[in-house]
Amino acid sequence: MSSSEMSDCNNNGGNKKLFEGQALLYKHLFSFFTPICLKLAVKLGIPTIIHNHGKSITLSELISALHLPPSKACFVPRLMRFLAHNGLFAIVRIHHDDNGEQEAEEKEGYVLTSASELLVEGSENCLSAMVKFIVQPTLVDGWIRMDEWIYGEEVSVFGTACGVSWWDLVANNSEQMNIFNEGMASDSQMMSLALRDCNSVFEGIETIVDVGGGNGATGKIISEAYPELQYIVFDLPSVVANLQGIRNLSYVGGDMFKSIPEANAVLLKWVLHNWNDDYCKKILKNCKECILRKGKGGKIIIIEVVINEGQDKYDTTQVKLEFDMTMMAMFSAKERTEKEWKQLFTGSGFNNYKIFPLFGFRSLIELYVI
Ligand SMILES: C[S@@+](CC[C@H](N)C(=O)[O-])C[C@H]1O[C@@H](n2cnc3c(N)ncnc32)[C@H](O)[C@@H]1O
Ligand SMILES: C/C=C/c1ccc(O)c(OC)c1
Repeated sequence: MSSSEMSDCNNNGGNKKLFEGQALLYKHLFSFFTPICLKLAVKLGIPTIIHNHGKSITLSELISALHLPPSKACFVPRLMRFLAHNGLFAIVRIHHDDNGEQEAEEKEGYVLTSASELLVEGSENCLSAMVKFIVQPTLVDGWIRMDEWIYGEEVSVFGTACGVSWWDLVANNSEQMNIFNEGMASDSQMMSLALRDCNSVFEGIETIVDVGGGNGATGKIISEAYPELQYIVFDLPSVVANLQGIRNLSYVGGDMFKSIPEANAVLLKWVLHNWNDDYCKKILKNCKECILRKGKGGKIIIIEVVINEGQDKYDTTQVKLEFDMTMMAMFSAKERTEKEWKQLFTGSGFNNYKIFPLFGFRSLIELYVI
């Protein structure tokens, strides 16, 4: 039947809206397939294979590099089509002349995009550990319980799912601890290579304490770039227990809510967004005290999201709000707008701060202690 014969079915423009709504709804309902297929691609090593191939890779070249059973190899084109549709790989047309007398053949090849460039194993900016951390059953099992968490008193969805806070869960499960610390370290590695170039941030600082510095990914890079700097990585005893300092880098275990080793400067990267304002005030008070004990003033260097819906692009706001949902469900904590940061700082006894939008969706905030 031709479409013109269906005019009786086509006359109600209202259906257009109805079905657009349906498509939007289904798009969101299945949006979890993006991270799941992305993790599959990482597990298969596809970004690394494409990178090592050196030029665009055809599907048949990719399939032969993957060594999958034939009954599954046939699905690789559809996985790649889906990921390319989402900007995680790109398709280029390649011109093949190598079949001699026969007609030159046009083929498609896959290349990395700026997102999948970050998933090449062994490169200095590699976030594949973050993919393995975020897209894993323990976390997904937590997120999906937000509907139980919202009615209960638990701070974290992990309280609902596993009966503990996220930090307890990590402290008591060495496998989770490793997945988490490696994920965080991969982000820190990338951020620190950028931070290293900000000489003015470290100017005049003799001692810095990286509070919640994890396994020291930032510490290793910054302490090597600034050999005159004494760099202390401060984290929970369970995190730093087996870590050995070298040269100007040392590890100290403790609790930032109790006391922080004295220094001229404090680095707080991705720490304050894990805590609500009351906890943040305690952390900032202890940071201030740690700087004042050293004697001559200094600053707190904060690397965090600043939500700015009015000015940011859609995708930037999207990632900031996704982190906000994560912090809400994991810690009853939040990402903050500039107004909320300002309120937190003034409420903690600081009057002077400066925000530098240096690192994509995260900013560097300097909070001055005089
Ligand atoms: C989200 S991670 C950020 C790690 C690192 N700064 C980074 O950006 O990759 C937060 C860190 O805070 C640490 N932490 C949590 N509670 C703490 C406490 N009471 N005292 C010191 N560190 C703590 C965690 O162990 C974890 O390494
Ligand atoms: C999925 C979770 C990602 C994540 C990102 C930044 C953080 O500070 C964090 O704290 C536990 C978790």
